[in-house]
This record gives sequence, structure tokens and C-alpha cells, in this order.
Amino acid sequence: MKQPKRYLVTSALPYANGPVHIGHLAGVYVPSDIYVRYLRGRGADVLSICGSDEHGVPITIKAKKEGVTPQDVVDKYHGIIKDAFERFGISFDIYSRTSSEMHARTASDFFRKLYEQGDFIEQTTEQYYDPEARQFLADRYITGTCPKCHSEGAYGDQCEKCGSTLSPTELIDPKSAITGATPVLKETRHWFLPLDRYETFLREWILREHGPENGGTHEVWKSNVYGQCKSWLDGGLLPRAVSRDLDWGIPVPVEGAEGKVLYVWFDAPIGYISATKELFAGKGDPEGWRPYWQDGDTKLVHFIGKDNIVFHCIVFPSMLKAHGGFILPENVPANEFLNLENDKISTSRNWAVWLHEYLDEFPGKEDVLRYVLCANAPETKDNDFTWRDFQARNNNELVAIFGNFVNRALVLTHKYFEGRVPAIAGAGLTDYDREILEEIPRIKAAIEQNIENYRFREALKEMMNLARLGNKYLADTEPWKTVKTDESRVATILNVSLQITVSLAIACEPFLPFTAVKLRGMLRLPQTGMQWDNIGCMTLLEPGHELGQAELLFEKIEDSTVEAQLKKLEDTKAANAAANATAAPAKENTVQFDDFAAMDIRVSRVVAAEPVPKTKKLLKLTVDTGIDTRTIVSGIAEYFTPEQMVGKRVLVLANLAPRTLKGIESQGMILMAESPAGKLSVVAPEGEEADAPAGSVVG
Ligand SMILES: Nc1ncnc2c1ncn2[C@@H]1O[C@H](COP(=O)(O)OP(=O)(O)OP(=O)(O)O)[C@@H](O)[C@H]1O
Ligand SMILES: [Zn+2]
Repeated sequence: MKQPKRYLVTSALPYANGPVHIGHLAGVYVPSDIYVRYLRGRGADVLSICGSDEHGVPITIKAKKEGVTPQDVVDKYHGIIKDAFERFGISFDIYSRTSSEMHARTASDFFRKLYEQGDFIEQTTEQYYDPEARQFLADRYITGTCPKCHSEGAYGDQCEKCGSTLSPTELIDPKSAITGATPVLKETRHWFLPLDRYETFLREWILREHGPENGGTHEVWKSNVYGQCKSWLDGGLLPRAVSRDLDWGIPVPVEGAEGKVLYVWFDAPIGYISATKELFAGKGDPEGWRPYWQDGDTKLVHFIGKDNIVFHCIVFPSMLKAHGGFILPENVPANEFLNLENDKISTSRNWAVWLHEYLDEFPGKEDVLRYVLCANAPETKDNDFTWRDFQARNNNELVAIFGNFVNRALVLTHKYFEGRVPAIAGAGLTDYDREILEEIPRIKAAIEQNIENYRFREALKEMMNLARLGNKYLADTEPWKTVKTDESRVATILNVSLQITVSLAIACEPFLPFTAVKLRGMLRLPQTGMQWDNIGCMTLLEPGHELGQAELLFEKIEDSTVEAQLKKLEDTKAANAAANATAAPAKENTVQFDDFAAMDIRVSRVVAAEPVPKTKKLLKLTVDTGIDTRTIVSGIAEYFTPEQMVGKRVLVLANLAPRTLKGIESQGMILMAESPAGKLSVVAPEGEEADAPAGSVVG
């Protein structure tokens, strides 16, 4: 296909009701950043556009829950997200927000134009209304049982369990999310985009089975994207409401629309346009955005996750088509979803690795996360992030392959040639040297091919092949042995090794930008102006060029680090279980007072404790009951260490019939409170020891 004059790359606008997590990064922002960094390296005219999506119902719900305004919510998360992206090296040309004035104007104008052209259907329909809160219940303000999978807690617009798109009236047993009241149907007027009118256009545009080289209208799309579009189109499109009864958002800019705002999915994609406008307005070139959005020579690419496909491939293109004057995306390389330790990532359940927390906990390891998320990206199917895999990829790939090669090339040059690039010497390049060097352009081409076809995992593998090539070369030529017999051969070997290192420094930049900066520093190469096409160039490091010191690019990640992260997730699980747990139901049978009084419960003190060998749960406790000193075996080892128990006051059921456990006779039982989530804690009298010494009767 013909080379575009310029590229416009958009990344899904993160919804500002929470921080960014690894799912977002793997699905959208890491691939889009690799793509734009690569294009910049090729000298392409490219813009990377993003911003926070700040409207919609979930933000208003969150604000209500926290007793703050929706503006407070979006200000907070916009700040956290923007800062985290910056620290992570996501190189947007602009990171804007949909609460900006530029966006309100752009989205309003867009709506008004479609309205004036008669592109909307205006319809009065019956919608759910909360009689207690006196307001209409849009989207997530209404919950109920999913009509498709029958799970509870489905929203008015979507069931998160089965992924079905719903309309509120389909919900079984609907409830208002504000008051819990049963909603009533009430008439309200809205504007609908009749998607059915765009079906022919969309079929023609999307379902062409061929890319441009075969007369199609755009690049071949990924099969997951194409498949979703096809099933939407085959299912038949319906008019979609583009307004909502809500007080948070962009007011519908027509008369008689008080209390109504644009639907968040109408305004959010327009955010890409507003952000581009804002970028150029900031440069004093208010018309500069136009070629990027309106010139057929621009290649527009939307990076998104799979749940956004319909909005970017069906709804937004229909809006752009209706408006007229805009180009359509050339490709929408949507990814599937990343899970975390075998569980769906979820903001509300706090089941995530949050970017801002990662950056604080792993300073200087931005590229490790970028690497792992790319290597494991959910490009064709859902994938799992695990901390063990994170550790293994760091230790076995970044440290053992990339870091090791670079380190050896530099350290050996310092050792044998005082840190100066040796010239090719002696008999010059051998056939084997040439064979190795010829691999570089092959790898370069493979990286290009893969990036241009949105196969970032493969591209990353090829980049690592450059480091593998270097390692193989050093292992095969063994300069540390040759140095004893043939110093000029060693000069050639290290020259070749350093040329591979330079290529690696350029090739790794889209994937590992922080490492690229460090590596260029170590090689004393310029930090700017290193073009992609310099990969394989033999003249960037001239003989005699002085290298900097070899620093470690990556360091081993220890088991304890991984275990700490796993512990953190376990705590989250426990906290979720506790939050969701309900108290056990009341016991049915009643006991008589005499039965209760028959129990001899004593305040006691633990005087010694030790684990019971070959068990996980049992502690053997020696307890002073005030009557005697006895042995009790207790199933508390998962919650208390022996050290924690010694000296504790406890309650003991002293006249419980003895039982033998693991060969130890247990004479009584320690009373424990068990939380709904199953956690144990000691029950003991309040106050001074003297108020209730060992032997005190409980009853
Ligand atoms: N686990 C994930 N894996 C891959 N992509 C994801 C994942 N979660 C979200 N995305 C994508 O990230 C982009 C931004 O997501 P958005 O802010 O809309 O959050 P979301 O989908 O509501 O996620 P969450 O419910 O976790 O907050 C979207 O394109 C979405 O598809
Ligand atoms: Zn469902």
C-alpha cells in the first residue's frame, strides 16, 4: 500500500473513575506506545493522542458514594493517570481530558451538525425512573438480573458476567442503584443515531475480505475485531440513543433538552478530535489538526481493548460518516483482555496491579513491566499476568540475555582495549562474522514487519533475537580465550559485538525506552537523532570512540519480591471476602441454662507453644488454667505463630472430653472468634490481668 503522509494514533481514553492497571497497559497503551515510538524512529509524521474520559454514569455514582462532586472524582484520577503514564514513558503528544472546554465545544458542534442535518431520530420512549430520587435511571443507575445468564447485579447497559449488551427494560427485577427502589416507567424524549441506516456503508467498509492491495478499503483487520464486527452486522443494527437524562456531561445543545447530556460513548471518541485540536491550539496553529483528521493521506489507527470494538468500528465511524469531512480508521488493532493470577482484573474488586503503585514499588523497573506486558500481551486471546512469570522473564530474558550480552561486550572492551572501540584488525571480518552481521538487517526487517502488522509480541521476540545473536557470537568466538593468542582477532570480535550493541540500542527503543537511554549513555552515543534505519549501520561507533562504564541494565528479581506482591494480592482477596461475607445464620436449637452452666470456661494463660510436626494448622500449647497446667492442641497455626501465642490470655473450655490429635492428648479447647471470611482471633477478657487472672470463671 502507498505510504501515508502522516499517522494519527489514538489510544482508548481511560475512564477517570480509577487509576490505570496492567490490563489497560497490556491491552492498549504499551502496544500503542511501541507503535508510535517505532514510527517516530522511522522519521514519520505521527501524533499519539489520548486523554481521560470524564463523563458518564459510573463517575456520578462514585462521587455520590464518596460524598464528593463528579468533578472531584475526575480531577483526582485524571491527575493520577496522567502522572503515571508520564513516569512510565508512554509518549503521548497530548494527554487531554473530556471535561475540557475545547472538548465541550467540539462535541457540541458535532452533535449540532448531525442534528441540523436531520441525522438523528427524535423519540419519546418509556424509561425507568426512580420515584424516590425523582430522576431517570440511565445505564448503571439501574441494576437487576441478567436476562441472558441470570446472574445478579447486571447493569442497565451491560452484564459484566456474560458480557451481553443490555437495555434497562430487559433486566429482570430491576432496582435503582441510587435508592434501591423499584423503578417505574416514565416517558422521556431522546435522540437516537439510526445505526441501521449505516449498515450498508459499514458492511462495505468493514466486511470487505481484502486489504487495500486487493482493492479493499483498508488494511486487513485482526480476526477478533473483524469477527466481532461481523457478528454485530449480521445481528442487525438498531438505532442507539446518544443522549441521557443526567446532570453530568455535555448538555445536549438543542432547545428543549434541559436536564439531558450527550451519552458518554457519543462524546468520548470525539475526545480524540478535541485533543488533537487542543494540541495545535497550544502551538498557536489552530487549524493544524485538520490534515490529521481530514486528509485522505493520513493513516488513522485506534488502539483499544476488545470491549470498545463496537464503539470504534461501528458507532464512531457512523458518526464520522454522518458528519462528513473526516477520514475513517485504517485499522483498529484491538486486543483481548489480560487477567491477573487467573482472575479477571477488576477496579471495583481492587484486583489489579496499579501502575502508580508499581512505579513506586519498582523504581527504575519501568521497562521490566513494559517488557513483560508486551511479551505476554493478549493479542489473539485473553492472557494471564502472574508475578512468577514477571520474575522469570526478567531473570531469564532481560538479565540473562539482553543485560548479559551488553555487559560482556562493554566489560571486555574495557578490559582489553581501555574502553575504546577497537578497529577491525588482522585478517578482517571472517565469513562467520559476516554471517552474523547479515542477521542484523534480517532481524530489523522482521521487527518492522511485525510492528506494522500489530504483532508486538513477535516484534519483541525479534528484538531479543538481536541480543541472542550477540550472545551466540561471543560464545562461539570466545574472545576471552583468543586474547591469549591473537589480540587482533579479539579487536575484530569486539568491534562486531559493539556494532550489534548499537543496533540493539536503537531496536530496543520502542519497547524499552528507558533501557535505550541508559544504553546510549553507556555507549556515549547521542540521545537524539538515532534513526531506526541506523540499525545495522557499521559507522556509528568509529574505532577509537571512547565508551562509558558498563552499568547493569537489569537486575535479578528475588523470590521475596514476588512473594511480597503475592501476599498483597492474597490480602486483597481476604479483604474482598470479608467485605462480601455475611454472618453465619443463627443456630436453630436452643440450649437450657443448665447445659450452658455445665461448661467450665476459664481464663487461662499460654505459657509455651510449639508447632505440631508435620501439620500446617496445629499448635501444641501449654496452658495455665489456674486449676492446673495442661496441654491443648489448637488448629490456629495458620493465624498465629508460637511466639505470638506465648503469654496471651485466652479462654479455655476446661471440661471438654480429652481427644488425641497427632498422638498428643488435647485437654480442652481454646475459644476463638471466627470471622465470616474464616479468620481466627483470640477471645480474652478486657482489662488488667489482675481483674481476671488465670482460673477466673467465665459464665
Ligand atoms: N484487563 C484488560 N485487558 C486489556 N485491555 C483492557 C483491560 N481492561 C481495560 N482494557 C482496555 O483499556 C482501555 C481503557 O479502559 P477503561 O478506562 O474504559 O476501563 P474499563 O474497561 O472500564 O476497565 P476497568 O473496569 O478495569 O476499570 C479500554 O480500551 C479497555 O478495553
Ligand atoms: Zn449476563
